[in-house]
Amino acid sequence: MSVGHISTPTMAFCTRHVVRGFSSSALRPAVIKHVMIIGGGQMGAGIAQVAASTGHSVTLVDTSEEILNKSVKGIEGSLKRVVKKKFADKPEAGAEFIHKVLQSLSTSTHAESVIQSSDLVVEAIVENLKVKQEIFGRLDKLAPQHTIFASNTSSLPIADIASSTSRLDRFGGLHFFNPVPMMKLVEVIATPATSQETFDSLLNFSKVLGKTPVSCKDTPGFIVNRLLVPYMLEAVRLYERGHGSKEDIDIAMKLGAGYPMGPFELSDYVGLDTIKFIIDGWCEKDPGNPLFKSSEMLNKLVSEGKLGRKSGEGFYKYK
Ligand SMILES: CCCCCCCCCCCCC[C@H](O)CC(=O)SCCNC(=O)CCNC(=O)[C@H](O)C(C)(C)COP(=O)(O)OP(=O)(O)OC[C@H]1O[C@@H](n2cnc3c(N)ncnc32)[C@H](O)[C@@H]1OP(=O)(O)O
Ligand SMILES: NC(=O)c1ccc[n+]([C@@H]2O[C@H](COP(=O)([O-])OP(=O)(O)OC[C@H]3O[C@@H](n4cnc5c(N)ncnc54)[C@H](O)[C@@H]3O)[C@@H](O)[C@H]2O)c1
Repeated sequence: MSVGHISTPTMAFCTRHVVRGFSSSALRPAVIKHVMIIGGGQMGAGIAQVAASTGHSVTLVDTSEEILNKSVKGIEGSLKRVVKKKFADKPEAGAEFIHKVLQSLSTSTHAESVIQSSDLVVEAIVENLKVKQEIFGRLDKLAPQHTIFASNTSSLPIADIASSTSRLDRFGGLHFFNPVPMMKLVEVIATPATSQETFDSLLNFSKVLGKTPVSCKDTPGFIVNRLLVPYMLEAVRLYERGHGSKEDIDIAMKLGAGYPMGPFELSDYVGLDTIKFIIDGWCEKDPGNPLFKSSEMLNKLVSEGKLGRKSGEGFYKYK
């Protein structure tokens, strides 16, 4: 399906004299123009929006047209909010901006037919190692030499995901924050095998998106989640012990610590299914660590299909 016009794919750089995807004459980072985003959920749609808004040609991939239609509707809604501020006094320029962004965005349910023209693949699908490995392993066989692969995983080791491919030097992490159009940070993650050129390309790409990148090692939780997850888990344990209501804990952290959302509001915003994937994964890797012990309350909500804002109910109700 095409949302807008798909421009003719141009290679980011000449394939002649290419060593590991980089020009041998000068080992410089690749220019990223054509981006494939896999996963049209909260994160993938946000990344696609920001990439299309900053001069990239973007294809958003998901498993069904229905999901992709919903993603595009969400992007249109978010663009309207952005334009309301950015073009407050120039509504026509705002409408033109939205039109141009949507022209740069296409959707597809078939990643294989898009990969040939992709300089960068950003994966933002379900937080499951096997599923991520399967998709990257399949695309690796079809992708051009120069194509860089990146995962937006919250909690999985980038090296484990990359191990399903033969391009360990052209594989890194790009960890965006939710909501992507508003959050300025991107964690750029290098594994021991990520080449300097790949890392520089990912740093540069993040800057072109208007974000502030920070460099991270491929360690559990990178920087933000290594600090955020224990805080959030401690909040749910405090609540489970009956030492504070979720409402009071949220108010306390907003008014006492200056956070824009309390831990329960933020959990509902992130998605309780994603959070459960994160905790279960860490618990499996480090079963003796009390820090990552699973939460009965969280497990119950997920088993009832209460996944937070996206399902209409989580810790709170949204209907
Ligand atoms: C307790 C349970 C325990 C369980 C254990 C948990 C462990 C695991 C947790 C780890 C999860 C990791 C997830 C991931 O890897 C990392 C993350 O992404 S963490 C999440 C980071 N994000 C945040 O912390 C968000 C914090 N919230 C905010 O910054 C703000 O609340 C908000 C989202 C920007 C919204 O602001 P509000 O003021 O609340 O609401 P408004 O609706 O008024 O919006 C303000 C302003 O922003 C514009 N806006 C908001 N969203 C969008 C959007 N999507 N697109 C475009 N514009 C948007 C809006 O228009 C407003 O503009 P204005 O009117 O002010 O001009
Ligand atoms: N939610 C957050 O706050 C947040 C923040 C940063 C990073 N992340 C990470 O980003 C990733 C996505 O999270 P999300 O919140 O956007 O999830 P989500 O559930 O909103 O979206 C995931 C999307 O991936 C699609 N998908 C699943 N398998 C697929 C496949 N094989 N091919 C194509 N599409 C597929 C699903 O249909 C869905 O639309 C996860 O790895 C998560 O850990 C999430």
